[in-house]
Amino acid sequence: MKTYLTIALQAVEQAAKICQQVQAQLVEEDSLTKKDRSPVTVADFASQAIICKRLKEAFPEIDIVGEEDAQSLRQDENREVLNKIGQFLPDWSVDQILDSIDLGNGEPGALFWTLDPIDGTKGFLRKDQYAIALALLKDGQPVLGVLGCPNLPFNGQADRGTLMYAIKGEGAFTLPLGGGEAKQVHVSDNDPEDVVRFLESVEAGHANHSLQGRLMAHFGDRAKAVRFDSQVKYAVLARADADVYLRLPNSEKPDYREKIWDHAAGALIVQEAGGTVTDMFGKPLEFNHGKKLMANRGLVVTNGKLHQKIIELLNRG
Ligand SMILES: Nc1ncnc2c1ncn2[C@@H]1O[C@H](COP(=O)(O)OS(=O)(=O)O)[C@@H](OP(=O)(O)O)[C@H]1O
Ligand SMILES: [Mg+2]
Repeated sequence: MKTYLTIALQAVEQAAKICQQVQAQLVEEDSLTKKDRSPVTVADFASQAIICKRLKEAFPEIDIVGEEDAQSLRQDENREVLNKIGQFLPDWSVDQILDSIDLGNGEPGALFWTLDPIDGTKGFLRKDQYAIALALLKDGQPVLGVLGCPNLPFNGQADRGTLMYAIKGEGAFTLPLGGGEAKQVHVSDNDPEDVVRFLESVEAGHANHSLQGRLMAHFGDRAKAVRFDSQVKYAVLARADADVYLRLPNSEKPDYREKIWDHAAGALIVQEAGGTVTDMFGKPLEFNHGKKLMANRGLVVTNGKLHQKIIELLNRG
């Protein structure tokens, strides 16, 4: 598993660097007001290309299930986007870029990678939180997870991003993006009688803020809520900076099912840090139903001590 980890960390680090460069150069005020999504598109594709190329060089036999594919980029009208990607991957040919992105067109099987090249696209555009999320799944369970969080300060140092990783059965660890010593992380020790720090999505459409607010109200003044984009929420909880992450289904999108790449890495990291991850009914996540968590609805992620209480509050009828 150590070889998988080394390559996965290198790949995510490399992708994070490119994402930072794209964010610094392309996400300008005018593109934001024009609602131009091209910066995030450029970074998304470049990130997937880099990670897929690295993984396939090292592990040619393992499929990669990535969020993106190059189909739209192959059309002439998107030539400009492709050229922009090329600016950030200067030694790559156009075909190399397209083919590397499409290495992520694999299918879930007994052993496969799943990749979200930029999770939290809205956060990326706001120059706020986003994550590069990579997980290895074996027999329907994440066994290795890496989260690159370029805008999440490491140890309070605003100029350093955060990397987190976990191997099943071996704990969860953090180190600064760009290198440094890895330190084990543990979830908080807070119980239902303490202050409870809740995490939820920034985007109202990705969760049910009103239901989550009602649940938090049960804890009165002891409830503190923070909104973060992306799987950064899992990283924050794993390092004990929060106690509960709620992701209840949005009532306007009752048929939405969570994507595996949005949760595999983060869920393993929280579990290995001592926390608990289930759906809103207390059922463990099942990663063996293709690209979506078809057997689960909503998510409840806690430090463990708060889990039963939250599930009870949600399901008391
Ligand atoms: N309806 C609905 N319900 C739940 N989740 C959804 C929904 N729609 C989208 N998505 C996925 O949410 C991913 C973004 O993560 P977050 O919601 O945690 O962050 S944020 O609210 O966007 O800030 C986002 O991932 P990215 O597309 O990689 O950013 C989506 O896969
Ligand atoms: Mg995502």
